[in-house]
Amino acid sequence: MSNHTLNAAIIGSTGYGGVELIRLLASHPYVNVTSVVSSSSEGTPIADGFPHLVEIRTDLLDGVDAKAIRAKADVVFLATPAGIAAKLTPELLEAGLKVIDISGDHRLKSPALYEQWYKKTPADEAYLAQAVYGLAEVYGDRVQGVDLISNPGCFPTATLLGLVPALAAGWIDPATIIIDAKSGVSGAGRGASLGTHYSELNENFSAYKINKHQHIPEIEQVLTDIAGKPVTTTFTTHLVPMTRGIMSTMYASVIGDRKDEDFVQLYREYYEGRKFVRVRDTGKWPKTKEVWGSNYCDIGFSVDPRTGRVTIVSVIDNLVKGAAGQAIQNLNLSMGWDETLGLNFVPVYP
Ligand SMILES: NC(=O)C1=CN([C@@H]2O[C@H](COP(=O)(O)OP(=O)(O)OC[C@H]3O[C@@H](n4cnc5c(N)ncnc54)[C@H](OP(=O)(O)O)[C@@H]3O)[C@@H](O)[C@H]2O)C=CC1
Ligand SMILES: CC(=O)N[C@@H](CCC(=O)OP(=O)(O)O)C(=O)O
Repeated sequence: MSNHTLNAAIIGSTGYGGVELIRLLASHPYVNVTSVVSSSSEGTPIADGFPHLVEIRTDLLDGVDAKAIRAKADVVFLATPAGIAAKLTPELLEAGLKVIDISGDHRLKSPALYEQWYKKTPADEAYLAQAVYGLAEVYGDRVQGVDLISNPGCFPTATLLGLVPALAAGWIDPATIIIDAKSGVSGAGRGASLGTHYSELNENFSAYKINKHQHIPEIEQVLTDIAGKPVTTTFTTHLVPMTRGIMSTMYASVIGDRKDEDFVQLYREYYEGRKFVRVRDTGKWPKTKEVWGSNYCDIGFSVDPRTGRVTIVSVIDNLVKGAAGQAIQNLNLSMGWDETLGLNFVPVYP
């Protein structure tokens, strides 16, 4: 157990994930953000672009230079677009930094799968093997002391926390799982695009990347690990005209005679002692606003005796539990600290 203070750098600090890391780490008792890094705005004050940080951060953005970052920091968060972490990680590790990658670059163990789904050059296989996938409530015990942590995707976090306990217990048939997921627009990052500008998004509701979403292999990788046999699934994402939040609604055939209350009990036992997963009482389903701005994942169930299927509803804030919050939770676990440090936020409501 180590309680010393850590200095942290954030590459991609001018994006939504990076700025959320700045917000959350400002309340962490053991972590100081000593370097905010930008590939395009080096030398300018970060508060120029983010006036909500005026007088909170008075520093200038640093450039992307592993040795210079190491001179200021012990740990670096990579909140960069796909393809960047794969390139930067070797030199950051070489410089002696602990690396927490929020992008998808180190999540898939197979480089061929990464290339197929992300259409980018994969990380070197040695780094993919070294990276520990930090789905905190499932694999958190593997993260302690690790130097390269791969933070799960936002949709996989909501989805897998909703499916893993039932799958691990053999209560659902993996071949029947269907996942219907919705995200707020901040999930697409800060860069403007046709699909995310106001008049395209407002009063609209659309499905996207059907059967082509890069989170499909990530979800299947974990379901396969938990089931102990290959699992494929249907996963459809939708864009909702709201800023934050993910809801993942999952359907599967139930094995055995199980009622709502059995699922509630099973999940409460699986997540016992883990503050950030809240299992709702029977007949109560979570809404995205009930986790907004927090690191919680809230889950509810309904078993339909007519169809023999269970419906599981799981919600997170994509920028917190789906990105920056879980990354900090993983840093806490990796340091042997209480996993809740710096993350004790009550959801913002209404
Ligand atoms: N938004 C979300 O809800 C989630 C996002 N993620 C993942 O986290 C990562 C960051 O996402 P998000 O913050 O939304 O994205 P943004 O597009 O908002 O930000 C990405 C940042 O990366 C920086 N960047 C771009 N190119 C480079 C480069 N070559 N070298 C270093 N930095 C670069 C940019 O800043 P600058 O030009 O200043 O360098 C930019 O601000 C992505 O991989 C995303 O898929 C994961 C989970 C959830
Ligand atoms: C709304 C929206 O567009 N969301 C993004 C989430 C991207 C993401 O989180 O990217 P990685 O996990 O792959 O790093 C998407 O669906 O692609």
